[in-house]
Amino acid sequence: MTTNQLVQEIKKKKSFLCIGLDVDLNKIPEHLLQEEDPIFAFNKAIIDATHHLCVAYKPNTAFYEAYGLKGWKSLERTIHYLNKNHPKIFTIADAKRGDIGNTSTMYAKAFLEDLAFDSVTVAPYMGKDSVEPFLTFKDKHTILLALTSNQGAFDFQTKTIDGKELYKQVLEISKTWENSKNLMYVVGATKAEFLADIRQIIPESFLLVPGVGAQGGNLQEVCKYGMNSQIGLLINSSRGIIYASKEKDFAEAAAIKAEELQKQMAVELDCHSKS
Ligand SMILES: O=c1ccn([C@@H]2O[C@H](COP(=O)(O)O)[C@@H](O)[C@H]2O)c(=O)[nH]1
Repeated sequence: MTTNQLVQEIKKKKSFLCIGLDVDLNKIPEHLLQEEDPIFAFNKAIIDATHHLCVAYKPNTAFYEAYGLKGWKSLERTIHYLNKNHPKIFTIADAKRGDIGNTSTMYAKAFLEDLAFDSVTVAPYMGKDSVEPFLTFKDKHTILLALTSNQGAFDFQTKTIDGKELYKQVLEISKTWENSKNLMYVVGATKAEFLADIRQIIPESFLLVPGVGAQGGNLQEVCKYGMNSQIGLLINSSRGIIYASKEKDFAEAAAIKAEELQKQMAVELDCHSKS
């Protein structure tokens, strides 16, 4: 999917919501555990109930890898279901990969070719040659961790090295890499006060912003400092949506939570178009 197509979908749906599909078998309704593939059954019900309210889905691969081969099969079924039934929805494999170039090429093939996600999250720590293999795929996107939502982001990412914070160096240096037009960046919603500085460095890029909902990030603050002329934001909520209920009504309850966020986003988009 191209960035332009993503922007069109955001405008059409009045939403820049990304729903995180982080399926934990201990948290899903008990009746689903009788299904042959409980994870896929859960995801399918959530997708069927929420696809009109969001523009992206983000399975975090840890929640699938934790269940071995069965989990990987559930991930494969989920992405196939999305690509077949909702090809205009942007898909993110939140896998946080990155290794020496030769190995990164294989990670990129796994997520962007074999599973056919639109994008994959990548850690920048190993540098240019570990990220560039992901950037070679046409109309696919590499979402680089810039400033993450967790407390540990202050351990390294905000430390000043050679007169500049590390996360700013990640943003600046990554812009010089080959095919950098295929880059997006992760910035935590809990770090909204950093967004004005971030937008000085990468005014045009899309940001994946996790941390609204369970982690307490504020949607309005993120929009105030992070929105650009092409919207430029995908705001993710996982637990706050998919675990709204553990009963038979779980999918409807998820849709209600998703709609609450979508309505706030519609207001932000409306204000933005008038400004
Ligand atoms: O900085 C980051 C990067 C990734 N994540 C991931 O996003 C979701 C957030 O889930 P919630 O349940 O809405 O808190 C999850 O998959 C994280 O691993 C992040 O939170 N922060």
